[in-house]
Amino acid sequence: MVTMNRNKVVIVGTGQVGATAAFAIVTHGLCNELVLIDHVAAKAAGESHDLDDGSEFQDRHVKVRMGDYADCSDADIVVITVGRKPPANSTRLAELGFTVGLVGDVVDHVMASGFDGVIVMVSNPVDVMAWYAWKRSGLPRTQVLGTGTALDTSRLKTIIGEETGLDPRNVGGFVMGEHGDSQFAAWSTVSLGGKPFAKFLADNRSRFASVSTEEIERKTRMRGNEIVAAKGGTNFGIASTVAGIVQTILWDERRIVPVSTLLDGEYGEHDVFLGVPTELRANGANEIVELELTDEEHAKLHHSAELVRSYCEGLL
Ligand SMILES: NC(=O)C1=CN([C@@H]2O[C@H](COP(=O)(O)OP(=O)(O)OC[C@H]3O[C@@H](n4cnc5c(N)ncnc54)[C@H](O)[C@@H]3O)[C@@H](O)[C@H]2O)C=CC1
Ligand SMILES: CC(=O)C(=O)O
Repeated sequence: MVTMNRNKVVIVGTGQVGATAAFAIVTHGLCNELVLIDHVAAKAAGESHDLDDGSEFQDRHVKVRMGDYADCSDADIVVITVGRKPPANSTRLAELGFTVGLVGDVVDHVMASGFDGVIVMVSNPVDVMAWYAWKRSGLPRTQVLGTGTALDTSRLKTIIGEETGLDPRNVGGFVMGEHGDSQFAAWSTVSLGGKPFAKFLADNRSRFASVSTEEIERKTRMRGNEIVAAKGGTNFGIASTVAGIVQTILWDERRIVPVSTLLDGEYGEHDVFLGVPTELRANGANEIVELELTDEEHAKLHHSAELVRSYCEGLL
C-alpha cells in the first residue's frame, strides 16, 4: 500500500502569535505544508519567506508559503490567531467586541472553501470565540476547539518547577475553566512525582516551607498579564501550546490536553466551551475526562461556565 502523508496546516493571522506558532510548527517539522494568511498580505508574505529561508538548518523541510482561503479546502487544521496584541491592564473577555467580527469573517471564509478539518481557535476571549466558531461553522463539536487552559496548565507546571527547583514535567494535573480570570487550579488533580501535591509538600515541609499553593495559583492566573505588561503581548508560550496541539492532532497521538471544548452534560454544564482535559485525536477533540473534582472546584468550574455563557449570549 502506498501511503501519502501530505498534511497541511493553515494559520490565519500572522501577528506575533501566528508568526511564532508558525516558527514552532516549522522547527518541530510537524507538517508538509504550512500556509499563512493575513489581511495584511505583505505581512503573511514576509513571514512565510523568512520562515522558509531557514530550510537548510531544519530537521525536516516544511514548505511555508503565503496563501488565501482556497488553501483551507484541503487543510487538516486551520489555526485562527486574528485579533490584536492584548492591551495592558485589560481582560481577555474585554477583547470580545474587537475580535468577534474578525473571527466571524474568518470562519465564513474558511467554511466557504469546503474546509472539513479541525479549527484550533487562539483568538481571545478564546472560550467564547471557540463556541462562536463552532456554532457559525456548523462543524461537528470534535472539529472546533480552543487552546483553552492548556497554556495555563503549562504555566502552573512551570511555576511549580520554579518554586520547588524541580523539572516542571514532573508535575501532573490541570488548570480548568475559562482561559481568563475565573480559571482555577484543580488542586485535587495536581501531583508531583506521582504524589498528590499537598502530600508532597507535607512530606517535604522543611525543604519547601515557603511554597504556597495560593501563591502558585495567583502567579499562574497573572502570568499572561505580567508578560503583556512587560513586553506588549505573549507569543512563545502560546506558540509551544499551539504546536503541541497541532502535533497531537496531526499525529493522532491521543494525548489528554485541557483544550476548550463543548461541554454537553459533562460536569453538569451545557452549551459552553471551557478548558477541560480532553482526548485529542486526528479528528480533533474527543472524550472529555470527567475528573472527581471537590465541591469547591466544581463551583469554580460552574462559575466559569456561567461567565463564558453570559458573553456568548446574543452573538449569533
Ligand atoms: N489563547 C491564548 O492562550 C492566547 C491568545 N492570544 C490572542 O491571540 C490574538 C492575536 O494576538 P497577537 O498575535 O499578539 O496580535 P497581533 O496584533 O500581533 O496580530 C494579529 C494579526 O491578525 C491579523 N488580522 C486581524 N484581522 C484579520 C482578519 N480579518 N483576517 C486576517 N488577519 C487578520 C493582523 O493583521 C495581525 O497580523 C489576540 O486575540 C490575543 O489575545 C494571545 C496569546 C495567548
Ligand atoms: C494573552 C493570553 O491570553 C495569554 O498569554 O494567556
